[in-house]
Amino acid sequence: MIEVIPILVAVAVCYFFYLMTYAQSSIPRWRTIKMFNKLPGPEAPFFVGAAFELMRLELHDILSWMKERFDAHGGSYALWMMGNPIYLTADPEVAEVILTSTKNINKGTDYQSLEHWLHDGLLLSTGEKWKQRRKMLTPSFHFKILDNSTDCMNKNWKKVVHKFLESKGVVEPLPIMGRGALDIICETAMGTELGETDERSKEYVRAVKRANEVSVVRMLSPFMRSSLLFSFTSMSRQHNKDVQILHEFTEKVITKRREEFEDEKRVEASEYSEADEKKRQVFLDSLLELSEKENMSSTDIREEVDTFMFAGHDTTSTGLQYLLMHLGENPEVQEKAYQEQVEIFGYSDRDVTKDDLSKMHYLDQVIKESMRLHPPAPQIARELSEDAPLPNGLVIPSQTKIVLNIFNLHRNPKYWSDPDAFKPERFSLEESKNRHPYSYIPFSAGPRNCIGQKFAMLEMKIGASTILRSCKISSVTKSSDLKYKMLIVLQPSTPIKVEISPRN
Ligand code: HEM
Repeated sequence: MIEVIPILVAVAVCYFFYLMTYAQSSIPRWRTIKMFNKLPGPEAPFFVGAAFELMRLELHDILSWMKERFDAHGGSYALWMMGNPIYLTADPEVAEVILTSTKNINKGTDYQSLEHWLHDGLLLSTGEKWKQRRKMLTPSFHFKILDNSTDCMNKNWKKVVHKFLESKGVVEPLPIMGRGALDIICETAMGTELGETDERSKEYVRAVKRANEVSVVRMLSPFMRSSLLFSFTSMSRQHNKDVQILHEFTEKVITKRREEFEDEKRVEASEYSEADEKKRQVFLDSLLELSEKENMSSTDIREEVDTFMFAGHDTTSTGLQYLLMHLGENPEVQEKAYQEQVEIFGYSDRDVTKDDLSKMHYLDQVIKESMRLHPPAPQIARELSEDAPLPNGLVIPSQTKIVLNIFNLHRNPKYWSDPDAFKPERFSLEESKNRHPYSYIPFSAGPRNCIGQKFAMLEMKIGASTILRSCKISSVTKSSDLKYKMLIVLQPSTPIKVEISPRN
């Protein structure tokens, strides 16, 4: 009897710990456990699974840890992690089943650590709330914003080029482009221009970076997942300060725009000039309008502003930093992309128009190939609310958490020959024709795909065209030396550097 006591105590401690850590996820039913245990995966102890193994890894070792297991198990595998059944996949066939489902749209507990900051905004919300918000926000975001954003994007990418050239030589492009992308989202979506030396913007960008890191540390560590245990750490205290910085920043943006919005409403319709009308068409105005019609509270508005500000600036600047690295490493690709620009613009530094964009076929391929190798959002997650039958006959039971690793899916050797090589021609019409539609999903796919996809491609193309026409890029960082921090947004462990010289 005495020998059994420590075991019972250990089980009780584990269970208590489990409840504290995963309070928001459902405890797997017996049916789930039985079905899940039939799925192929690496040997690991039941319940605890790979939790302790993962905890010992550095952030930059996680992608290769996953890859080894994808390679060994044909692209997907099942794994327990502290009582959570997790199915990890880099297989387009599985991605198609998961992403096309209109039922399996829940993000699950992996995103829990972003809640303090983004609350129930579009990225994190689920069920009816998400459906209603997505329906409400799609038209206001897509059509109005795209029409009015090219001028602002041109202006801000020219500023970025100016800063690159001023730096004379080797630059770390991310902070400069991150600021450019923040200016673009603030101006186009929120109607707010940030001052050039605005200290709050710098603080905001730094706080976004730290919040991103905290969320992944918490995602991976069973101890840090528990809000209670996390609250005792110094990281939690810094995180609270960061969230305050992030919220104060967006609240200022909202207050400023709300005042202008109220002023504009007071002006008689007949007094509007065309310029006023154009100025009015920003995403935040639509939110403020909707807040009156749909009874949205100020927290409802702020959670969407926080979501769009985060999702809308970090991803595009991160995508562009990898693009510059690839252009620097592949001078023949850079020259071909530059010559396409010369054909469209001559040697002019005029603004990019929508008509110009439709002629940038090669640049489009280069951007796509860069996002294949370096998808800014490297991984997404779901928690199944219904079983997912796979084409190979296996069934992933409801309650399973899906980790869809876009980074490894984009390099899956079954779908991409020479997967680690940078070859933009893969995206020519001819070569793309017979490719599996879910083998390339940087913006995810299906009902919960990226709402800002068109905006992001527009911004990246204008940015790349502006930079290419004025700057020659050589690589300092070698892509083969890169290690990555597996964050919500894919960041290298050490900053990417390129050398910039003027074209003329
Ligand atoms: C290169 C740039 C971008 C990439 C690679 C990207 C990627 C993604 C991905 C993969 C998702 C799905 C996330 C998931 O299922 O968990 C997503 C969702 C989302 N993205 Fe983007 N994104 C980019 C730019 C943008 C921009 C510019 C905006 C807004 C201005 C934006 C707003 C959003 C929002 C609000 C969602 C949540 C959609 C929903 O759940 O209904 N993204 N993005």
